[in-house]
Amino acid sequence: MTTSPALAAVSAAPDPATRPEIIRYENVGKAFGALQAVTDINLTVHEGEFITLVGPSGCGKSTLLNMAAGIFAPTSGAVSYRGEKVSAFNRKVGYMTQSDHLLHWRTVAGNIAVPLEIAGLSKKQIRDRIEDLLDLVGLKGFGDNYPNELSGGMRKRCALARLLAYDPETLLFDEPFAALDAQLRLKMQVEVRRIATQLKKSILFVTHDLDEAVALADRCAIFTSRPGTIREVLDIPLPPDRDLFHLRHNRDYVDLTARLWDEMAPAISAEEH
Ligand SMILES: Nc1ncnc2c1ncn2[C@@H]1O[C@H](COP(=O)(O)OP(=O)(O)OP(=O)(O)O)[C@@H](O)[C@H]1O
Repeated sequence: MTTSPALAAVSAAPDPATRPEIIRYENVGKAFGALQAVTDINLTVHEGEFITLVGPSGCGKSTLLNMAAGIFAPTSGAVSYRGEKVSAFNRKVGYMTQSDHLLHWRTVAGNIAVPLEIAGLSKKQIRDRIEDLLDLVGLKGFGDNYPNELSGGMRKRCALARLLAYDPETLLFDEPFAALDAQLRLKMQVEVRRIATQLKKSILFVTHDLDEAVALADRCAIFTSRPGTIREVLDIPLPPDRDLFHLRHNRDYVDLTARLWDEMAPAISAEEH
């Protein structure tokens, strides 16, 4: 019997749950004054795992990322990183949001250099690292351009290169591609999965796009509305080397997105806007 390449890839992929833990949320709650943002969150991210977070607006998805980054602490429960309580500004994680925050007075290379300069690398080390990063994100030859000379997708690639510059082992993405058109978004999704797999990053990725949530993930955590808690974690048994351009023909993908839409429909229709 011959095994299809896709099935071979699935069976060859080690079960993420057997890999070491990176981030653990244990009975986590976070209140901002009288407002209970999240409650009773339990979730473990393993090495090399790609987890997407979906849920109604304001249910606390970004709050979860912020606690992993050490931007603020939980008000109950515990957030740990490789077994240690997350302290202020967790330097093991890199954070990318919808806004790319590129410095308009610096070139692409100059923007990517920022974390490397802060880390105190020599000029030669910085130059070499920038060349590697430009290559990695598909921006070779654009190092001397300024952000206002770049397309939306190129700006995202530049922000991604800067994010990867100091080699954080975990990447936190908060709706990074929400403002891109559908085709560009697909291209960036392909890049993120390729880079995550190539560099073996662990990823927490917040999105409102349910198709994206399935296409990218190994697991998808579904939140309730505020105070947000994780209602269900959906396993996404698509191959690690999945072809995002052709997922629409994949039966598992179609079934999983339909299921996610069904799960989310009541919460989405109840939203005020
Ligand atoms: N620093 C803060 N100070 C006060 N309230 C906050 C703070 N951060 C978040 N909140 C509140 O906590 C709740 C959860 O916010 P959060 O941004 O985590 O939700 P979200 O699920 O990411 O929302 P969205 O999908 O709309 O981006 C919201 O009501 C928000 O107003």
